[in-house]
Amino acid sequence: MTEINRPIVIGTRDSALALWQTHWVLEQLQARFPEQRFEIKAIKTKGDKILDVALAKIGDKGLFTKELEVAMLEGEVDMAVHSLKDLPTQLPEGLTVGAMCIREDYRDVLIGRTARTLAELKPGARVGTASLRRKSQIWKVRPDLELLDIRGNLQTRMRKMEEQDLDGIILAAAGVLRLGWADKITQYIDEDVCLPAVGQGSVGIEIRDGDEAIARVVGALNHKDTADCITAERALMRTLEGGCQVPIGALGKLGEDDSLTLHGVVASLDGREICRDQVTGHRSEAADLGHRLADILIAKGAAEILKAVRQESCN
Ligand SMILES: NCc1[nH]cc(CCC(=O)O)c1CC(=O)O
Repeated sequence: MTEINRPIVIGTRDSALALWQTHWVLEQLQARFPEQRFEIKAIKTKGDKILDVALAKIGDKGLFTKELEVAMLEGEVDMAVHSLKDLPTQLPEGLTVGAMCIREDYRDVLIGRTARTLAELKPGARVGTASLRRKSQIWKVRPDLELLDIRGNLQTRMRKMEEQDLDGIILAAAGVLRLGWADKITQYIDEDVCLPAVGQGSVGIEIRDGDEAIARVVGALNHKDTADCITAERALMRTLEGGCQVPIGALGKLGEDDSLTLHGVVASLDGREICRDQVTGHRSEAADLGHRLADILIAKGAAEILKAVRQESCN
């Protein structure tokens, strides 16, 4: 079946991970629409060009998505493939999420050089990680570790680990597995220790709002279980952020009788305070669960953390 009488253009960043994910999307779409022609167009984004500044300092909101979004609004590409966790909760006017694809392993992993697990790292070991979310949660179990900012795409981070002689780095399992580096992983970090980023492990496809033909094609890749969980996670994030960057971890998990449990954590900017809780409800009220958990976290102490975050990073 040919859906559209021209090639559909799939937009992507040009990092190895983005290209892997985009080729995966292309294969999945081609299998469902064998007669339709698809093309890939790779675009360099600001996030790919700035490699040396700690992400927390420049703020990563939209850093990896903006150029692609402009290309979509100008009709140069028909969709943009992202790691869903890099896609802001508030999209520019005229754009929407067309699919949340089936989730890969959502956990963070340790790639250890001098030890295999967090517990086995020597006192004061130096470990690379790019996110406050990871730092604050890891400090909770290993306050002695020296957690260093390490930026760049996955290849760059692996190289920096060697160059800077770090004891290990923490990355998302999904990216490492997609690049075929499963054998480098020395520990899958349990979600009880470290909640992942909102949307971690899922590929999100952004499309033009109101482009019905593209929405039908892309919608074929939406994975309902993944989408319900991540809808709850994104609602939590959107409520807590109020438009600025906050270190948040979240994980939605489906249970019996269509229940959905949403776990969430908010961390202070110095990473030394965290606030964590969970709510359970019916999966059909995923967004509402996100709002409820936000209220609970705020009542538990997240309000103080958020106030400080807004003073420092939101303007
Ligand atoms: N922030 C960069 C980024 N965006 C998506 C992934 C991995 C894939 C995923 O989490 O879905 C990564 C690398 C990492 O955090 O280790």
